[in-house]
Amino acid sequence: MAALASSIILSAPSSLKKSTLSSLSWRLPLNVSLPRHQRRRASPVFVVVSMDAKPTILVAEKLGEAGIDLLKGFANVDCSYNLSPEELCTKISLCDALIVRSGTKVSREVFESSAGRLKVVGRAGVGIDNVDLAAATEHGCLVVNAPTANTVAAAEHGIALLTAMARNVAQADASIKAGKWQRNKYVGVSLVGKTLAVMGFGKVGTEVARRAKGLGMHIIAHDPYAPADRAHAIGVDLVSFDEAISTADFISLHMPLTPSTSKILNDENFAKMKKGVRIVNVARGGVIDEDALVRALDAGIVAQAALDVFTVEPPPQDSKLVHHENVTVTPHLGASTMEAQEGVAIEIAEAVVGALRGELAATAVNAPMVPAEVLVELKPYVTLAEKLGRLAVQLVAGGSGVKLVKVTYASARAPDDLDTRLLRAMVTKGLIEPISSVFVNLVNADFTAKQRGIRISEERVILDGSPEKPLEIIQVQIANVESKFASAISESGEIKVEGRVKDGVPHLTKVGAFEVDVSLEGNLILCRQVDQPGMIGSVGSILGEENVNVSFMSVGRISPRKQAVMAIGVDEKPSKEGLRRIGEIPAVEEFVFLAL
Ligand SMILES: NC(=O)c1ccc[n+]([C@@H]2O[C@H](COP(=O)([O-])OP(=O)(O)OC[C@H]3O[C@@H](n4cnc5c(N)ncnc54)[C@H](O)[C@@H]3O)[C@@H](O)[C@H]2O)c1
Ligand SMILES: O=C(O)[C@H](O)COP(=O)(O)O
Repeated sequence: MAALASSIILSAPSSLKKSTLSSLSWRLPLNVSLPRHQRRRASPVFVVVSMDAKPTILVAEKLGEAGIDLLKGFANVDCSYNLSPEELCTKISLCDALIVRSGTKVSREVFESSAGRLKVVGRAGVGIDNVDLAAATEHGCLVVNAPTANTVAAAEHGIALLTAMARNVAQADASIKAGKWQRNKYVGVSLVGKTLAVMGFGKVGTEVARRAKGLGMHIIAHDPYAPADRAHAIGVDLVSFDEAISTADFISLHMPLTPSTSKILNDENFAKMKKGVRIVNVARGGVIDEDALVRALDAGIVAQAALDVFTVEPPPQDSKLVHHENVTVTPHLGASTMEAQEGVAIEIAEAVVGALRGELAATAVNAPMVPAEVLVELKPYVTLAEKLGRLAVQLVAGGSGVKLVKVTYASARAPDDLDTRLLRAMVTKGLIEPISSVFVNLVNADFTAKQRGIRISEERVILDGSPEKPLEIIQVQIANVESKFASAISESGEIKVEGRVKDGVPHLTKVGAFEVDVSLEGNLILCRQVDQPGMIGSVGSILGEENVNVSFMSVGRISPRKQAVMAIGVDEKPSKEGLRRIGEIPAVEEFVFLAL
């Protein structure tokens, strides 16, 4: 039997300066099948290995070779292009990850059909409007994109359309190929000195602005979320939506398609524009009401439009917009350069493989980011958070529904220097997984808790002292429940467990009002007894006879010879008979076995 540790009493946080409440959301661990040789590389915090087979990745749209090679080094890769929605739904139940571009609708049906196997959707590009993010999140599926590799290509295409439109390049080309020579018909307009309104001053919008400045244009931009100083730094003024559209000679669209940007250029807003305005769209077709644009073109409000994207792609053969003589079109080519496609393929392949390995994805779309360096620091606290959640919920007596949970973090760090989203997600995982068949990860933790009616609040306690460690204590409390181990109920009536990290190992340091110290590995026996000599020996010898290895043991007591709580870490679960014998030791008042 392992040596018994002596009782260690830790003092509670001595000086509480203030506490602040913060509300939250989350991140990811994955439950994927990894080949045995890859298991060692996977972070134990994030990957729960469930099968021996290599993961399968379905690539549903053409991806650069370098990306495919990268994927093949890790998984079975099924490149099946032009699948019908039904075929996609059939295939998906055999896939751990799916990679698409903008041409595949990843609908709720896809997630439902995957029956929980699909763990990552990789969008080889920026726009994720073709992926049902709510459904992905509800199914615990991480969505990652490749947000940077095609920025320059899209900006260059925007500039190409802008200049081609202003000089009627496409129309003149078609005319000359039709045997005509119409020099007077295709007189263009100059760009220099004209005002360009960049709508959406993100990555592509910024690059378009830079390039258009080089063409001598005056640039204004509208973006409710862009910082003004970033715009000023490149000589661009951020203005209101109305000012942008009403003063511009050219409007270039670079915002995502969201419910608030859908059909943002409509009859009402075309009416506010300068007569003869010219519009470029390399963002998403849906940000323009296309029927309204046809009307504005016919009315001469809009002189010309150059469009790379359409509400429905490909647009209907008889689309009035596409066939309008003042409209230049390309078939969603913004990202289609050799360089961008190679870059996007590598960017998405790395993101998907990383996510399948359980690494945190830097380009996660439906889960918060935790930078790698923060993660390294938080890792033992992440384990602590999950184990405290597991412990707390197993202390709840059957029949009491868990509804109100409070997680308290005591730290000397300032609130904005400690990202607790990951910790909260792991507490949620610990709380829910032992009592359900639901797989909880950072993507769906918030959703799952909400769905089960569990309200999780967070409190920060700011400690005095040096903020070297990210955290001193994590405390989990469950209110309005009965406990199967009455000593776990604190003076204020909640189940309360508290822990801290010591030498990189998570420890349980408090149960109810009792201070203990046991490392959270293996399983745990909590036992309340009358504090008297020989108790450790009595319990220890029963466990020894059962061949149960004790990893850690500590006793916390209120005062000598009164009640004490003994926390015993055990590698194996004692037999029913062994547990019965512990319960029958005369001084033992209550005890509970908890699987961690
Ligand atoms: N045609 C193509 O092949 C192609 C290629 C790349 C990107 N895109 C599209 O271009 C768009 C921009 O891509 P990005 O990489 O620059 O994205 P981004 O996220 O870097 O930038 C989008 C910007 O739009 C802003 N925005 C959000 N709502 C807005 C609103 N209501 N009004 C104004 N601005 C708003 C955001 O604050 C953000 O700054 C996306 O729709 C993307 O899908 C198309
Ligand atoms: O959002 C994007 O990244 C672009 O629209 C590119 O889409 P694509 O990958 O289908 O070319």
